[in-house]
Amino acid sequence: MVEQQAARRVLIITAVAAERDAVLRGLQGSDRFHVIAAGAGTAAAAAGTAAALAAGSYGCVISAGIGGGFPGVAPLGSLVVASEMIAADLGAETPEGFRSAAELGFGSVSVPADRGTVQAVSAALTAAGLTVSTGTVLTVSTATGTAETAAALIARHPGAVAEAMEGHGVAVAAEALGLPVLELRAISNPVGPRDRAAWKIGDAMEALTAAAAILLEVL
Ligand SMILES: O=C(O)c1cccc(C(=O)CC[C@H]2O[C@@H](n3cnc4c(=O)[nH]cnc43)[C@H](O)[C@@H]2O)c1
Repeated sequence: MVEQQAARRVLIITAVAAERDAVLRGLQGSDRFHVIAAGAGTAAAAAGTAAALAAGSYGCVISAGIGGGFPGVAPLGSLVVASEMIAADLGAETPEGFRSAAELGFGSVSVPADRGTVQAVSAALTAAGLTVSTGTVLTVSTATGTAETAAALIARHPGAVAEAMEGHGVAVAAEALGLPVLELRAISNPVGPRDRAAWKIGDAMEALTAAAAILLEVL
């Protein structure tokens, strides 16, 4: 019975408090969900996830927050559910161009999301009338700020729909314990030339709240 309850508990990791609060608004006080703002970047995300998993029992882990959407794939205000989380800038520059840590023989840079949960969450979000894309979400240490970098990323990862800064870190920590992991992003800005004034953070936060309300029903 205790194990059954633990299996239904969901850990959600965001970067900043505003994202955590947007998720909490959608969850309407449910005590099955534990939402933590662990900080920006993969190190903070992985450490925060590992600490939470050491302190409690969960059946599923989600990296959630706002993110950049690749133009033509994930529009502003829409949602993205990752099929895999890739550490897109973990590697080395070489005279022949960027080589990933995997290509250099240092292990995988990708963690797959739990396929069944991705399908169930994507279907439920779509059924609720929300705009959803499913595909690879890239984890980067430096947010893309030029068209050249965006083009290079999409050339290396043709299935990419969005980028953010934490998903791979959360996923590595969850994978270490064999737990299913997801990444959910609400799109605040396009991946490309930086124009901070044009970011639609309010719209993205509203989409994140709407998505969290659906998680409550589907997980
Ligand atoms: O300025 C604000 O009001 C504000 C409110 C909430 C969140 C923020 C953030 O800057 C969150 C940082 C978080 O956002 C992700 N993110 C969003 N867009 C991108 C992107 O184009 N490339 C990479 N990361 C992006 C990322 O996960 C950051 O941790 C500001």
